[in-house]
Amino acid sequence: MVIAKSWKIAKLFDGVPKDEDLQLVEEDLPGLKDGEMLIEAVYLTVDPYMRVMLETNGKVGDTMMGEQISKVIDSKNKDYPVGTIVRTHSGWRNRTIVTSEACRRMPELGDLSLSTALGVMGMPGMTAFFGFLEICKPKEGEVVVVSGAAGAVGSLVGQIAKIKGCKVIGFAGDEEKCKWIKGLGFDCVYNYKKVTINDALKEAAPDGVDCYFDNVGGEFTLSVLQNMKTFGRMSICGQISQYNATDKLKAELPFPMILFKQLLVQGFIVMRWYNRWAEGEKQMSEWIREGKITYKETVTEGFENMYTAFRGLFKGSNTGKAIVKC
Ligand SMILES: NC(=O)C1=CN([C@@H]2O[C@H](COP(=O)(O)OP(=O)(O)OC[C@H]3O[C@@H](n4cnc5c(N)ncnc54)[C@H](OP(=O)(O)O)[C@@H]3O)[C@@H](O)[C@H]2O)C=CC1
Ligand SMILES: CCCCCCC/C=C/C=O
Repeated sequence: MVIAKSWKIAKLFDGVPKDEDLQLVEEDLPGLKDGEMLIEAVYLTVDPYMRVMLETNGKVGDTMMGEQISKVIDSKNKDYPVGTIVRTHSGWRNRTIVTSEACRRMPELGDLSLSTALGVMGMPGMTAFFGFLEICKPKEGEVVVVSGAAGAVGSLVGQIAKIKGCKVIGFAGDEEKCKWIKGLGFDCVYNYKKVTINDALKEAAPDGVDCYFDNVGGEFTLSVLQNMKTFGRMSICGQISQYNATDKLKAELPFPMILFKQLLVQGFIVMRWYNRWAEGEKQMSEWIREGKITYKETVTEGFENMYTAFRGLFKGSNTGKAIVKC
């Protein structure tokens, strides 16, 4: 018998995730059938979307959702011998029995760590690449604002905007994070907890903002909206400031502003470009090799610490991509 651990929903999230909402449980796995493999997680990811999706689609007893990079440790599938590395959506589990249908294509990582398939070379990297370029369509010399700018997605968006010749203004939640993104080439950086967003934008973008990549939503985004230029583009990627809010933001609908400034405001889910991910992976890996894109990971050791790493996303504990190493 093989013992597997998993994180299960004990209580649906309501507000900030609490100790009692998830439970770490153990189960015995049966023997393998023909075509099956036993995989063991090497790296797992914690992402803000897990908070939202489980609130809408989850139920008590479900395993927390999510991707992992795993190693085949036993196999009855000749195409996946022991030692093969796979990427699956097995959720928060350390060991899982899967078939080949569960395995998603791995990106070409070269000498990059396997963990990057969950970060810069994975879903967050593709979010930055497609979500920024396809929606904002930045032009050289334009002014780009990024919120959540020291996170997995935001830190990459700012660097892509620099590659495209833009002036980049980034907002992050502490001085260390601001120092890091300044070092990445962001032109102006602000600790959003210490400034008035409107004042910061009047200083850094006196003529207005062409492109806004929104990771946080809420009051922050309403302030940026006030500072958009005519024909500005807003890529609505995430709304993390609202995910745990029990008292959701109530504001006047900003449609008159959107109308008279002729703004494009578009939300997206990165999977809509899934058939083009190979293109994004190729470009990101070239930029990394050329030294134009730098990435950071905040790695939490131990499967039993997954929930701590997840809750850290909402407290700003991570710089760059939050990863859990088993
Ligand atoms: N549309 C899509 O397809 C996708 C959307 N997303 C979204 O993109 C955003 C960024 O994701 P990702 O880069 O993975 O996460 P991050 O790596 O940016 O981690 C979350 C960060 O958000 C910041 N944060 C937390 N709470 C708040 C708050 N109340 N107000 C402002 N900032 C806050 C913290 O940084 P700080 O210290 O700066 O506050 C924290 O470190 C998220 O909103 C996510 O939901 C992600 C992937 C795909
Ligand atoms: C590979 C996992 C796909 C998850 C899609 C994430 C969409 C995120 C929305 C907001 O955070």
